Amino acid sequence: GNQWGYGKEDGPSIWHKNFPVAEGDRQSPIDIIPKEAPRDPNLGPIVLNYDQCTSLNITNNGHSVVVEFDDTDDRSVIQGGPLGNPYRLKQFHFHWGGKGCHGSEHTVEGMSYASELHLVHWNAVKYKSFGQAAEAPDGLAVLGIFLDTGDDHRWLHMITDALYMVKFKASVTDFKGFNPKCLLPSSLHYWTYLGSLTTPPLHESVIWIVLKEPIIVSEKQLGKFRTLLFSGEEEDQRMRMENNFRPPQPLKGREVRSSN
Ligand SMILES: COc1cccc(N2C=Cc3cc(S(N)(=O)=O)sc3S2(=O)=O)c1
Ligand SMILES: [Zn+2]
Repeated sequence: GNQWGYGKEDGPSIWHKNFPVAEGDRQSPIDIIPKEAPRDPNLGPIVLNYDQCTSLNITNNGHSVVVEFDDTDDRSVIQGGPLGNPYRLKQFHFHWGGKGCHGSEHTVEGMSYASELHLVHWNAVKYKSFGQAAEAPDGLAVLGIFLDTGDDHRWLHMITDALYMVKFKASVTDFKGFNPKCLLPSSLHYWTYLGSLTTPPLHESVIWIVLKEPIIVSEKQLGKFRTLLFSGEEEDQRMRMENNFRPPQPLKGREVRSSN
């Protein structure tokens, strides 16, 4: 497919050449301005049922590190909040910066966090496949969680300890029994708005739910993400995987709402 990346030659500022929707009306990420995101009393709490979740593997797809789930039934779903149906967990992945520079995708009043975790879910009630849902305006629900730096996160080591196995693009290894509930902050208060995938194909198919409270991870844990490579084992150019984030996109009149 179309080669894209985060460098000068293939990065976010030129994605529109192969993916014209990059200049669309509901692109993500965005800069969230809390005082311009009114509380909506109709927005109930989001409910996460991850207890029966079945992680399958962890892979380096050349853009991020991804943990994939068995989505053949409704074992792990997100529902409530702005969602009209339960959405099935498909995968989660991260975006991060370089040493000492921040790498979240959404920003809050211009402030970016060190990293951002995305839990990707799809509307299996309305659509027959993930691929079909990924192209529908209400097909996906992505839960965004900010990562800030501080003490070690007590469970993140389960992921960072596996990263050496997926150093190169297209590497994959078993990763069973991981429950992403351990990566949630204490509060599920959120902002929500209609947006898109933040990487090509940039489909405008995402109901975004961004948690207000970050989780805390250590610089050391984040540093392990930077030992991953964008490049494959056979490529001679070794390119460290870092700064794999898209900058905020124009709001174009969209409303951002806040949970109670
Ligand atoms: C046919 O559509 C497909 C098929 C297979 C995978 C994808 N995806 C590509 C990018 C992408 C970016 C996401 S982010 N950073 O906004 O959370 S989530 C996501 S994806 O849906 O996994 C789309
Ligand atoms: Zn993402």
